[in-house]
Amino acid sequence: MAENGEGGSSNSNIPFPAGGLMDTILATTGRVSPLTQLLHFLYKLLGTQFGLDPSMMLAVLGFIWGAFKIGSQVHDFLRRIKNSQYLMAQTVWKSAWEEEEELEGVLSWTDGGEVDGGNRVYLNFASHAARSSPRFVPAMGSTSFWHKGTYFRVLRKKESFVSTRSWGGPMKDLEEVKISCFGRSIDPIKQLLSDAKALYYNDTRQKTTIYRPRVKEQRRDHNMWQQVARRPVRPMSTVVLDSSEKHDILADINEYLHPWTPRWYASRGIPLRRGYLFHGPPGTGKTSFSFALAGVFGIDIYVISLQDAGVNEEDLATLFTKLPRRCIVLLEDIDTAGLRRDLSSESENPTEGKKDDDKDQKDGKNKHKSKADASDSDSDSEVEVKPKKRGLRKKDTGRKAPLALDGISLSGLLNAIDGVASHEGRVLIMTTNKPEALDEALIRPGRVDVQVRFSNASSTQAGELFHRMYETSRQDEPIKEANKAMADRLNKQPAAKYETEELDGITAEEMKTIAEEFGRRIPEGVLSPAEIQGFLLKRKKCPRRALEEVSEWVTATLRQKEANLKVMTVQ
Ligand SMILES: Nc1ncnc2c1ncn2[C@@H]1O[C@H](COP(=O)(O)OP(=O)(O)OP(=O)(O)O)[C@@H](O)[C@H]1O
Repeated sequence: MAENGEGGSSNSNIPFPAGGLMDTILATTGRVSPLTQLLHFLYKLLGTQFGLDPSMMLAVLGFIWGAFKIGSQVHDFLRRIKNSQYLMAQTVWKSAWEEEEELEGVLSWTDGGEVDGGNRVYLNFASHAARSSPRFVPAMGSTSFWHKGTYFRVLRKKESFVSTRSWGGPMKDLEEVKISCFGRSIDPIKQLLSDAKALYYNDTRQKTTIYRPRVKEQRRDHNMWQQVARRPVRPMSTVVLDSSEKHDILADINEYLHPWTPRWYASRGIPLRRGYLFHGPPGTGKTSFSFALAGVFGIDIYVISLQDAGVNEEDLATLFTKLPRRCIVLLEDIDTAGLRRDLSSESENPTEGKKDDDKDQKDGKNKHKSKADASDSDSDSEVEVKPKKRGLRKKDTGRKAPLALDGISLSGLLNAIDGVASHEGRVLIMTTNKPEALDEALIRPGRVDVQVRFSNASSTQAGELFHRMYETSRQDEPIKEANKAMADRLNKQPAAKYETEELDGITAEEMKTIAEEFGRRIPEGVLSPAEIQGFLLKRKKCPRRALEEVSEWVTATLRQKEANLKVMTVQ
């Protein structure tokens, strides 16, 4: 009787026993779902009316679908390989420190139109760029490459958009890079990124990266700073400074940068900041020491000059918020002469700044400002600006549109340094040639914790500078050798003036003695290390000649200083 039931009668009409299981499934599920009932009906129709095996058909359809999928993937793969041939070739402008490795093959020489009767040769860089090997970078669009056995696809996209903050403002570019690879795991991509990072840091480990504020038109919220250079680390030993002072500063910064320090500060409610003031005459090593510190601690350096026309108060505050966790911020030439006085928003005449001074006097931060400004007595005006660098701009008050000076006020600077916006953990170094012109508010403890005085060279320091100059030159003999070899090949003389004078004719002991004697001939604390370095650089391969000529140079330089002359008679 069962055969006469619903399921049984249907089964007897299907000529393909292979469909039994399918039939049972469809019949069972069909009771609950109308869709499956429809499928069941079609299934039976195909079998009974057209004599086709539905299971076979499913298998064939599945096969066609699979073949199509594989075909499209192979096509995609081949297209990527084809695309990966599209590269962008760039002539790379390398920094002075980067090009050294490949110089050998690309140097060319000239006799300078036979300046010396064609006897000497000079470097010529006219075809330097053309000869140096280009760098290939992925073109915009999609490119592919293999890395450690995995095939990666990179999609580079650049979009230009108008800045929403300033309607009608300049177009900005946003670049997007998408990296993909075959498979479900993202591990190969992680590995690729970590390899790229390792390579990058391997390259930068011995270098100090210098950032400056990006030019206004190219700034974006997340991109206020621009990398301007990556220099080889300046060894601390090359900065001549009292060694105990050097070590005190190093120890102080070391403690401040220690991972435990934030907790110590936090538990005492002290903001995690450390400020240094480097003051002293020009050319005494304030900047050099800051760079050497960045090298010692392996951190980047962010340089801001208050004289920079492209940085206003608002920018300054934002720049401070965009600093990394650990870095050195170098605020150059911080003397108050570079700061403007605040103007009343109602003032239409910049010379009416007096009103604001009164207001500023009430502000604790600014109470010493007028004193500091007064120290710069050159200007009668109440308003301090660097006219060439900073101009007048209209304030967006809408109503009267009064004029305000586009500069940085002392309070603006203080807000940036210790406002909420200020990034905690950075080392702030301010430098100045005129510490006496500084506002007390700017250098009070908490903003400036350590003051370091840089002085003109002592005799001992002059001796050290001398020794360092020539000892290092001796280690640089390969450069001289390469120069000589090239000139020999061309059967000419190298152009360097005193190339023939041999440094290796002087023993280490003798060099020390000459250096000490040189130091004795330099008067105490009168000449800056930069001046002495300049003198030595002109005799950089002839220590004996430097010793012979130093007394005459010192006399001439002192005379020139006394007469306040800018032109040197003896160099
Ligand atoms: N103490 C020093 N030790 C070694 N080199 C020095 C020292 N002081 C100056 N120099 C050399 O003199 C040049 C100028 O130095 P630097 O820029 O550091 O001086 P500065 O004090 O920052 O000057 P400024 O106040 O004009 O900015 C550099 O090339 C540097 O190598």
